[in-house]
Amino acid sequence: MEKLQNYINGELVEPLSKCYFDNINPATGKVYSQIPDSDESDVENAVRAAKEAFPLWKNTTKQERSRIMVRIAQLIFEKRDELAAAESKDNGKSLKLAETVDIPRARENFEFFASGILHFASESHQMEDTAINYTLREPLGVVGCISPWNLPLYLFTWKITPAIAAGNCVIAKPSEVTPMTAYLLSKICIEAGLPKGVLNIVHGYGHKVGNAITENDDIKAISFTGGTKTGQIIASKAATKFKKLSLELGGKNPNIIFEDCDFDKALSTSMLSSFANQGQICLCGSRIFVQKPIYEKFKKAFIEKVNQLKISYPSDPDAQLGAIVSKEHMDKVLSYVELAKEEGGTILTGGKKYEMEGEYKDGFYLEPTVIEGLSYTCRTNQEEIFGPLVTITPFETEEEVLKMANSVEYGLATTIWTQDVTRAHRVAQKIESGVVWINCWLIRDLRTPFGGMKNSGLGREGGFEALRFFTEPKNVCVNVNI
Ligand SMILES: NC(=O)C1=CN([C@@H]2O[C@H](COP(=O)(O)OP(=O)(O)OC[C@H]3O[C@@H](n4cnc5c(N)ncnc54)[C@H](O)[C@@H]3O)[C@@H](O)[C@H]2O)C=CC1
Ligand SMILES: O=C(O)/C=C/C=C(\O)C(=O)O
Repeated sequence: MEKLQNYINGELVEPLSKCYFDNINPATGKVYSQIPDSDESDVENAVRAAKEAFPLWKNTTKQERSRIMVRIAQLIFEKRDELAAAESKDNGKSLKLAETVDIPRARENFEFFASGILHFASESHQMEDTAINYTLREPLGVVGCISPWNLPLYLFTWKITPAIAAGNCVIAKPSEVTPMTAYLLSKICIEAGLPKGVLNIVHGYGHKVGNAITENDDIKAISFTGGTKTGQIIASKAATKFKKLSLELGGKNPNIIFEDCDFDKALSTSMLSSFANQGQICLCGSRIFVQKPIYEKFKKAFIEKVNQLKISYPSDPDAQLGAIVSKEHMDKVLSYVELAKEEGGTILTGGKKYEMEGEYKDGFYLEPTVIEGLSYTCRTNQEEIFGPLVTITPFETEEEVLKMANSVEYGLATTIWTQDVTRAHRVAQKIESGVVWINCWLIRDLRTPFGGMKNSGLGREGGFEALRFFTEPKNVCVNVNI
């Protein structure tokens, strides 16, 4: 059985403990590879390599850093079929989604920041005829990137690309649930000639490897995407060491549908915002609010469409929903179905494990689920579920829907459906959310600030925000009056 390896100091190496744990294919429930069970000593080796590489990488021209990143992007493109197949197998997502979204975006992340660093400029402030201030931006040194399992290579590369473009050396940890494409990326980095120690990938559990990254004194910043609880642990540990933090955490996003919306567009996009990637995207609109005059019509049409969704094994070209990432996560989502029933909800469709046959009979499949009749304050409507489960709730007025939408601890993404341009902007201003989509969902311009308010995170990723995060500003004040 294939054993994945860490990527440290430019080489593929075993974990020092020589211990591994199982990697499970969620489509079949079967073990198919072995993941390094790395620990603090592997992280220390990686940090040593990164520290050694840093002076050279920092002084490598941005043009050369950019060229190497473009080579990596090109190799991702050339190996896109292998990468997409690996992502789909590791995560359970449909092969089509991996081919059309995950892997193209990983390539784009490299291309985007390879170009972004060439355009990155910093500020200057003139004080009439007294002085000129200019700001230098220098890489931080060694930084940590910790990523989740839902969009594995997509989010892993979203973090490491601005870091290395800005001249930092990186210790990166992919999720132990989906490590495969990060492993394949380490081979690509070797082939592309990325200098040793610039990127180090240490596989293993969060409480071991993630914790060692968070606690290591030589790691100056942490960029993390994942659950809010894990974000809290990281934030509390990093705070005592004054590390810079960028946290992309959970969401409980409202999808607000006003009566004057383009009905067909709102309906078809709501299918995606509810169930894309089996609902395992932090941007999914898991709370659908529909204005009363069109509530029954929307509900009926939505359920009809949900009932037509094809759940299948990930490599089925017609699959619209694949497998849930793990048994543990599937059980978590199912526990929320039970909770919703206890809280008085009616299951309009779904609510059960989806039974497959043959080699897929032990895989982790769930029916897409729609629930109505719940109070907006109940746990089902307040907690992040992160699966193919949405609630649907009627509302009468703009004020009422804003109150319900803003009632959660999260503030990541909102979608607003209306043809009234004034209302769209007014609601966008009043909603507590880092990202607002009007009459669309998940249109991504990588230059825009991306992240959440409230317990959805800290800081913003994307574009120059990310390059600012991974650099230290130093202001220089020049007296021009002598
Ligand atoms: N993108 C998102 O917003 C995501 C949200 N989630 C939410 O979080 C819930 C829990 O899922 P998990 O897989 O447990 O996510 P998680 O937040 O624990 O995992 C994300 C990453 O953090 C690492 N990690 C875990 N504990 C750590 C620690 N103590 N120190 C440093 N790193 C650590 C993990 O190994 C993984 O690489 C999900 O049910 C979902 O609600 C999960 C994944 C992605
Ligand atoms: O950057 C994007 O386009 C999407 C990001 C998604 C997440 O951060 C997530 O699902 O965790």
